[in-house]
Amino acid sequence: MSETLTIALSKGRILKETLPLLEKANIFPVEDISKSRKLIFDTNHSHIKLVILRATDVPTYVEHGVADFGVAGKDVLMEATTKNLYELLDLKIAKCRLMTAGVTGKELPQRRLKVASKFTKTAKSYFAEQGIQADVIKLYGAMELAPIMGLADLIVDIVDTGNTLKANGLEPRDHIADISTRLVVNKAAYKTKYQHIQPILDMLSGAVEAGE
Ligand SMILES: Nc1ncnc2c1ncn2[C@@H]1O[C@H](COP(=O)(O)OP(=O)(O)OP(=O)(O)O)[C@@H](O)[C@H]1O
Ligand SMILES: O=P(O)(O)OC[C@H]1O[C@H](OP(=O)(O)OP(=O)(O)O)[C@H](O)[C@@H]1O
Repeated sequence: MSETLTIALSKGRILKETLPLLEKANIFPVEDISKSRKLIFDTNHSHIKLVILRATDVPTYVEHGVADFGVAGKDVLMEATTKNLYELLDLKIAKCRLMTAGVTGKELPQRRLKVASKFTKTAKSYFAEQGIQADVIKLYGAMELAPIMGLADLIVDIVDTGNTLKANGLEPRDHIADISTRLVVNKAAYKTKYQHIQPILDMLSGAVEAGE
């Protein structure tokens, strides 16, 4: 098999959970990713390469076809404006929820709401769907601070155990979406490299099922 296939992986929490899944699918990087400053890795399959990216960049690399596959959280995919992707498989890792949250016990004001989030596109469409007037403020991290400091009435953020919210005097309010990590593929590559893509998809589906 000569055609190279590149899989773009999200670094951080998702990477830690993706590598064991790839191993179950018999795909191993030839060196220890956690001990290397490199961003591109060969694997035990000469035609499969892994690239390690900031999660938000994964859809871009796949959309442009420089990576054939991408592994990214549903939160990141919902927020991306990229097209030309098929979401092929739920990898069922890094599970969490996207929720609104506010100061514990504090009622919302009777005016247009201020909402802070890293997920501005998703937040805007959620409040629009609910028919709630809201201005959405873009933040890049530490969203829990926004309601405490009076920057926003609500945040839209990832919740898993709820510990981060609790530790900051916040409570979860409305559920927006269940989040897990997904495998996406470039639409054109799916057609032109189907024969090479399908076996990888089968290996990964098997690994996901084995983990259930
Ligand atoms: N507490 C959590 N439990 C489970 N999954 C989570 C949790 N927090 C985030 N995730 C999932 O993991 C993804 C990446 O999380 P991680 O914390 O590694 O990156 P980040 O620090 O948010 O990313 P970046 O630094 O690129 O902004 C999220 O997009 C989401 O899909
Ligand atoms: O409900 P919990 O179990 O507390 O998890 C939720 C927290 O997890 C994530 O942060 P993470 O630990 O990845 O830190 P970061 O976003 O600052 O990188 C997310 O941004 C929340 O703050």
